[in-house]
Amino acid sequence: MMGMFHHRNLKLSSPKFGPLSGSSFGHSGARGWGRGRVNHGCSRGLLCLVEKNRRIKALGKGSWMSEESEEILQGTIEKSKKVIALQRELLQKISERRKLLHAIDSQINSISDEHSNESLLSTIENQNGGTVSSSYVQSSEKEISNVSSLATDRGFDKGEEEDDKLSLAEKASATQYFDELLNSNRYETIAPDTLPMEIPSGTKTTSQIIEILEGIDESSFDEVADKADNVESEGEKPPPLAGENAMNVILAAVECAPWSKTGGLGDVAGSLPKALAKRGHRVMVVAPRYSNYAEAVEIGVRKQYKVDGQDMEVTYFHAFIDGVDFVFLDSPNFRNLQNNVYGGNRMDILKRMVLFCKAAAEVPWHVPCGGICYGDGNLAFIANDWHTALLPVYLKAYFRDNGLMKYTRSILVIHNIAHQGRGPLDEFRYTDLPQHYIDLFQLYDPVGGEHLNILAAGLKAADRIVTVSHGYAWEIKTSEGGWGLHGIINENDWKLRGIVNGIDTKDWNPKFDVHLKSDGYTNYSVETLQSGKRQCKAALQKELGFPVREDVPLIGFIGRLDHQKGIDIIAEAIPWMVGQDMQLALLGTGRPDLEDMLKQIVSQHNDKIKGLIGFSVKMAHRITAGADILLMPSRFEPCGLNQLYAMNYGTIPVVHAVGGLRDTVTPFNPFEESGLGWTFDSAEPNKLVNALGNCLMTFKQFKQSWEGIQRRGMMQDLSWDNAAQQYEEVLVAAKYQW
Ligand SMILES: Nc1ncnc2c1ncn2[C@@H]1O[C@H](COP(=O)(O)OP(=O)(O)O[C@H]2O[C@H](CO)[C@@H](O)[C@H](O)[C@H]2O)[C@@H](O)[C@H]1O
Repeated sequence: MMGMFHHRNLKLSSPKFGPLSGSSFGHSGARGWGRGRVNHGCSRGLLCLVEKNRRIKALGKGSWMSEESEEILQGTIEKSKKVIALQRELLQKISERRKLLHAIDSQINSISDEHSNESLLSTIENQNGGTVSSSYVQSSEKEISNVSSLATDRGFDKGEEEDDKLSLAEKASATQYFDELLNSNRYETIAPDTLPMEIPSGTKTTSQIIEILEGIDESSFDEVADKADNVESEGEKPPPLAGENAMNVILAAVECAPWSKTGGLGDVAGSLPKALAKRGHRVMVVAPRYSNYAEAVEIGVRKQYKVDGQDMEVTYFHAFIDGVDFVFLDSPNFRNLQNNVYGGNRMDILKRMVLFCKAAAEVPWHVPCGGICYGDGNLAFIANDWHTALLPVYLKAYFRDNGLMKYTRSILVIHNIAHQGRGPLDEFRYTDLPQHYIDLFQLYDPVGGEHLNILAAGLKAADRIVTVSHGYAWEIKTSEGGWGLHGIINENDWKLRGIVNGIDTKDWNPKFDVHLKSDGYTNYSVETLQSGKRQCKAALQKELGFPVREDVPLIGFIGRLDHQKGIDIIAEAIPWMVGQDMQLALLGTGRPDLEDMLKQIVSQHNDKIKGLIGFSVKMAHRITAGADILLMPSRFEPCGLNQLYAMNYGTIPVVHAVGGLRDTVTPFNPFEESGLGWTFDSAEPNKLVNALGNCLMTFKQFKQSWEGIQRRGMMQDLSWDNAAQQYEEVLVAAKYQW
């Protein structure tokens, strides 16, 4: 194990340089809309255009229409599209604010439940000058201070008079946001004074404009706003609020679902921030922009960073979704890597990471979100894996060492310590750091010899380290699990914490899963588990070309095809498996030799085994829903998300008890009717066979026990709320650490 220092799609321990990337860095270009100037020659700006358009429409698009009118119409439509985008963003913000108010309300309600409705209401009403019930203040001072500090932070306050201020503040901030966008050079032809300044009436006015131009009526916008509310109303209880612990948080990652994803890192970057935002933190995700993302709008800021002596320009795109600012960094270095995030040779990758980390470190100063930059006070970065491990180092070397960003903290999350960004020492020069910083990077071990280790430097420079389960936090301190970094991990044990990942309960929820809405699949919940799962299983069997049989156990595997995930262990167990009455569906992509192995297995046992080589989010969801059992014989697994998804879908995991798999899958105990799946204690085919054998027997002979395991799995709270609270504790610990 120690000999294999793999990196995602590259081995930095190898002295050989890989082939040149071959990526053309083709310029995908900025969005076309909003760039062309329309010379409408009218001081009334957009309304004038609307008026013209209305006239044109009224007369019909006859042959009388001049080229100029055509051009104006086109320009108008382009403008209106921008307004729609802005409108959507505003509605989203309004809806988020509403949710936050709702959360504050529920917190107030829960306090009042404990301390009698009357006393709390009078307490809150009296905060504008009346007498405060002293008994209440004494008994629940903390809760009140939490609620009020958050309310103030967000521009909300209590009392009727203050409510007025709130809406003014809200309106002002929305107006400012609108102004900010409209005044940027992308909107130079729209006069700001023609745009809505008040949220409710503004919504109407703009809706009317849009209605004329696009045939979209106002209800569509209400729909957008309601949609976000619905998610909450469909049974999701808002988590407790961070209150006085609310911080500005910037999570930097090189993949972020749904825009870019090769594995679990993408899932975490796409969902943890939303859970932190739900608690009241101001949260941004920074990720590279690998292709055009429909939701993200260019904000018009340009910055240059030196990479290997060359100036590289970075532009910024922004989207506000589910309470989170998603900021995508655009540069020729990142373009066209949508399906090859870790593609290119070692130098290409290193340069990309240097550029990304340099730019990400300055995002809080350069990128106004909702009109206001995050700033560097009360701020913490969350970096992820070796790709962003330079971020804590840059924060220290460029800023903190020079008396800047003194109140900014960094947390480095280890999703997989096997990937470290190793290379020859002379590559240090690409990092653009003062020479004495080489000490952080320099590492010797018997396998890699003297080398440059980016993850090692990040671990030393970060204020806190998190890894994605308790089990893995222990394992990385051992020589077997630390992949050469166990010494550094042990030295920094005081700042290490294990936090088990959560899951996105919107995307990975059998009740709402969009991939189960067609082709014979169906959404289901714990109440409709048996019928729903039966239908999904039949649909999956049909889609994969298996005989449609309810009584045969359908086993799934989803994962990267590499040493970690143990697909070769499954391969060794195949002779036994095909002797059973079972069906096996394998989905994965990765190492070419393992892909070939998978193809061979499938061709030999096509009646019982189907294999899908490639990356398909849809099929990952469908296998998770349609299979009875999910197999995860991972040699090591920092957390593992697939077993969590499986349990949420009533699919029973059979896993090697390691890392996060051991933390999350408690073994089935038939005497107590407890547990969530089957585990085996070492990554060997005979152990897998033993555990899977017991599982298959239970499936066939003990239906009640089976259903019990399914239900227990589905009824767990696997959401990010728990994890977000623990991340918050780490953020706060970092904040007060000097
Ligand atoms: N071929 C395919 N097609 C479609 N989807 C596919 C796929 N192969 C994998 N996936 C998806 O990618 C994700 C994989 O997540 P994991 O947590 O299992 O693994 P990964 O090893 O990438 O992540 C690392 O980081 C995460 C996050 O911290 C840790 O849980 C984990 O232990 C650690 O190794 C899942 O959403 C899965 O459905």
